[in-house]
Amino acid sequence: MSLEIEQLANAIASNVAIYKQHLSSHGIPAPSHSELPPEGPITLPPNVENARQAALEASHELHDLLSGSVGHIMNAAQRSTRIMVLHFIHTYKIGYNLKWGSRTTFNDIADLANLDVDDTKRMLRLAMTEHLFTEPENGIVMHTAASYELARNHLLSAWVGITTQENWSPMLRITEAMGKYPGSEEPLESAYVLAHGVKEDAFKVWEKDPARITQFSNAMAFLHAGSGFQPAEALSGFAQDTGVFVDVGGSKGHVSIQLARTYPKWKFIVQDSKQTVQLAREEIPDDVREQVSFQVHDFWTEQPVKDADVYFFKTIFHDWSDKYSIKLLRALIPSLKQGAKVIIADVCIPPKGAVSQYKEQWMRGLDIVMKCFTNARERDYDGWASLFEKADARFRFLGVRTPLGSKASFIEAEWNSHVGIINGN
Ligand SMILES: C[S@@+](CC[C@H](N)C(=O)[O-])C[C@H]1O[C@@H](n2cnc3c(N)ncnc32)[C@H](O)[C@@H]1O
Repeated sequence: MSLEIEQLANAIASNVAIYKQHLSSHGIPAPSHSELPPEGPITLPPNVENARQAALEASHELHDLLSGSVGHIMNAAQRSTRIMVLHFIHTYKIGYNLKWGSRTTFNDIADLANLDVDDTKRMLRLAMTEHLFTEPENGIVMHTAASYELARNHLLSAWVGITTQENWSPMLRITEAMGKYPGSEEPLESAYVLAHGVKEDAFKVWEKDPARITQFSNAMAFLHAGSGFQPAEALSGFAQDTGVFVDVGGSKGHVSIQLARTYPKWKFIVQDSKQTVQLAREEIPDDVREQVSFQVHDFWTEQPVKDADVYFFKTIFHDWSDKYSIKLLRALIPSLKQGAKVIIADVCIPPKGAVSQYKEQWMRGLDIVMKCFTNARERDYDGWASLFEKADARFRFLGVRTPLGSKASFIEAEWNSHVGIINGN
């Protein structure tokens, strides 16, 4: 066992050295809680990114081993305090107006948020143990890199809002929901519905609440930006330089907008609900106005764009169980021309043991978050193949490709309207 922890420690040291060497040789400051964080993500060459990931994985494993079995369980149970402080900071927008390097006090923070000063101090001193805010002198509060990032980055803040306000309380009800509705595929039997006491799925609830739909679409834009997902890859297999691309449930069009810049002769139609389309039309950048249009469409109903080359769904199917995902695919059928492609961008869970537990934890977490949300799921290769097979024999499953560095895979199928004729049925 001690050899094991020594090996982990050595792996951390050697991989951190590779990472640090890259930063120093490119004049990039080493990560720090007390330095102003860079505006955008730092792009690392693959070998350096692999070293960073290896160090993270080894330090995660080392931490768990050093904690011991009892300590490990106690740490896990204690982890909910992290989400609690984020909920508090996000709800009261603590520090959102505090500039980098400026000082404030617990009193001022409490006054601004109409909170009790002792409650505020206790919660923020807990947050400080997570490197959110610092107290350089007794009673004085300043930003750390992380608390400042949350304050300045409204897309990150929206994602924290979704996590803490929408997804957290269902996590407390999922055990109950699984007991009450075993194996359910129904959104209205989800932990989300139990926790929020609603009578419709979350999308319908948010659609009637502008603040929540704005928060959700911003959170989607945040996840998109940080996922390593390269929209250009969606069309990389196409020889043709022109075509029609329908981005179903495409939110404010962040994928289509980027694609339009790479493929200037393609047309992009982004479909979503009324509120989201309204927001999208207000924000569309001038340079792609001619190429990217928005359309209100309920994806449970027949697809209105006929004969497109691609029907694209990014993180749509993981919102729905198989029963509803099959319905989504079937709604396309009346509009599909021979050879039309269905391209899904979503997680494809690798076989057990194919990736580190650290990476697997992220995907498994997402899988259960989706279960909490609408009784939906993340899928593995076979799960994706069988979805197309069950929807209609004329969908020819083409497989899954995962671009380097991307959390999402491309899951593709082609429409072959001749299948029934060839088989004589
Ligand atoms: C998880 S988000 C994915 C957004 C975007 N494709 C992305 O990856 O960032 C799901 C999207 O589906 C949209 N949506 C939900 N129900 C819908 C419906 N019945 N018809 C059309 N869009 C819907 C939501 O508004 C939201 O934009």
